[in-house]
Amino acid sequence: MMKDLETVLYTEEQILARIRNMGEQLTAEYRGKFPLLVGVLKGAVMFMSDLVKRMTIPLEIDFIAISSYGTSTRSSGVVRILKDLDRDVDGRHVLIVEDIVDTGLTLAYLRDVLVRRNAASVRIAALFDKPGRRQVPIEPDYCGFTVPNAFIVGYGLDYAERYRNLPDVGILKENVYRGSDTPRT
Ligand SMILES: O=P(O)(O)OC[C@H]1O[C@H](OP(=O)(O)OP(=O)(O)O)[C@H](O)[C@@H]1O
Ligand code: HPA
Ligand SMILES: [Mg+2]
Repeated sequence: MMKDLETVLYTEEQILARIRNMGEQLTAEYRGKFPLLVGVLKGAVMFMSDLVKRMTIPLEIDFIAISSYGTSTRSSGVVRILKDLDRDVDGRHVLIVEDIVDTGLTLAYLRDVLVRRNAASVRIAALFDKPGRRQVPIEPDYCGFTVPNAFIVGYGLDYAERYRNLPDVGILKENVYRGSDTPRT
């Protein structure tokens, strides 16, 4: 798998070190609030798993799956819930846990849903932020790393469902997807 990477952007060690910092910060911010952490399937699974282990306060976790449709419909902002939360968010301090903010469409939609369900607060923790591709104005409240305008894989991030299990994160070589659909453009 590593041979399919153009460059490694962040090693597993660098990612885990950053997540440890984020966990400490979030522990301080959410102390006494019994937050509900909402992971967005499937990409956020690794981040969620490592982040909650670095938060030393009582909390709950839940997961939601959101459809991305094709690229053309996606740019129109059409998204929908495939698997909903198990927990009621009414009155809860919700922290959305995402692997990456790209166009921002997924998060803009999810944040609206949670606000409409009467969450006491809704904030976003994203491991990666790719501000160069934003289509709607939305920023993560807590961000691990800002990444360039390139397609990245590893540590939960996939191309055609592959590479999620790569421990490092890097830019995918163009020849891997040449001939098929350019990912997410
Ligand atoms: O900001 P956006 O342009 O909306 O893109 C970000 C979203 O896209 C990816 O999910 P994807 O739909 O590929 O599902 P996955 O997590 O199962 O890979 C990623 O995990 C984010 O959830
Ligand atoms: O760069 C990316 N890589 C993988 N999945 C993604 N979803 C949005 N952007 C990306
Ligand atoms: Mg994906």
